[in-house]
Amino acid sequence: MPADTSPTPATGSTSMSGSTGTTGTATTTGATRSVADQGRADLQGLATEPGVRKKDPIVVATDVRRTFGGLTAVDVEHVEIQRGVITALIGPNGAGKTTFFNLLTGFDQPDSGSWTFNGTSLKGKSAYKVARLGMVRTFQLTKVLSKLTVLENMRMGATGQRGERFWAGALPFLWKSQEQEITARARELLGRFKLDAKEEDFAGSLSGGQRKLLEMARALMVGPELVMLDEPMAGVNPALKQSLLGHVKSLREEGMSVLFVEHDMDMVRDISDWVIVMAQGKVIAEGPPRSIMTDQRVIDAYLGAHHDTDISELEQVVTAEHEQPKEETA
Ligand SMILES: Nc1ncnc2c1ncn2[C@@H]1O[C@H](COP(=O)(O)OP(=O)(O)OP(=O)(O)O)[C@@H](O)[C@H]1O
Repeated sequence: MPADTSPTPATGSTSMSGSTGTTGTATTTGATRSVADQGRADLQGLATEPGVRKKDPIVVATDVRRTFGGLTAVDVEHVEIQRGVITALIGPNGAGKTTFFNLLTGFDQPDSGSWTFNGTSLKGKSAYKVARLGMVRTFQLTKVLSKLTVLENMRMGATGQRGERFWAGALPFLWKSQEQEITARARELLGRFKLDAKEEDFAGSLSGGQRKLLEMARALMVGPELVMLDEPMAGVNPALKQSLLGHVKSLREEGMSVLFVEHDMDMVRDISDWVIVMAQGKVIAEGPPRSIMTDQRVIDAYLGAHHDTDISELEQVVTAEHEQPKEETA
């Protein structure tokens, strides 16, 4: 990844004392270690228990509950997301993963509970404010605006625009320079995601996979510290999957933290440093991908009553449950 195409650097890390900020590096005693390497090191030797405390969490949630009528969709006692790494959030259908995403990012409010981002409480904060703080998300079904061009969609991703403010509106030179900055940044990101040739196309004309790329690119417009991806692989053809995987990994290498919901176990195994498993609204297990795949609690959650089923069948069950019917070409 050329340095000049990097997104606005992640900042504000409590572990990045002496950080350059621009290269995702953290200076430790005498040596420079990438934020990703530090994050991975922080995960070493952790107990694989639900709610295990992380050395440097970017998100901490406690007693977060959300009910819909009589149904408890989310009932998370405690969970921490480690900074600098890629964390997968998995679980059977209806486990509460998307609802939990919505709660963390201000798209929904819980009945009770507290949660912080970089130590700041997000309680009552709108999705817009959460994004401005550096925590952005994408959606299971992309929310690109079909009737706007690709470039316009990107520009919509920028927040805190001076032109939005009353006082700045009266001073065109201020917002014009910012407009130019935003457009330049949008083009830089479109180039990185290989969508630059399509900047004038309507977003509605893009394939499912390209929309996923556009949504990820748009999320980077705010220079986030934590990127949350809801089923990034859903509806993406195999060729584009590789490209998406590469992009997600590069976010980590640039110092960002990533949390993603996914049913594609290949992706979970390939790129995640840590896996959190939800079932019936609760976190039931956590751990590195290899060990989580053979964790009896996880197998039980996926297989329900069929406790006698062979462990090796877990992936088949997960895959069969979430076969993607809507594959399309890029
Ligand atoms: N707005 C809502 N109104 C009523 N029930 C809801 C609402 N949103 C979610 N639920 C219910 O909450 C539970 C958790 O749903 P959620 O979509 O969070 O699960 P999930 O783990 O993301 O599932 P999937 O993997 O299928 O996307 C489900 O039983 C769902 O039907």
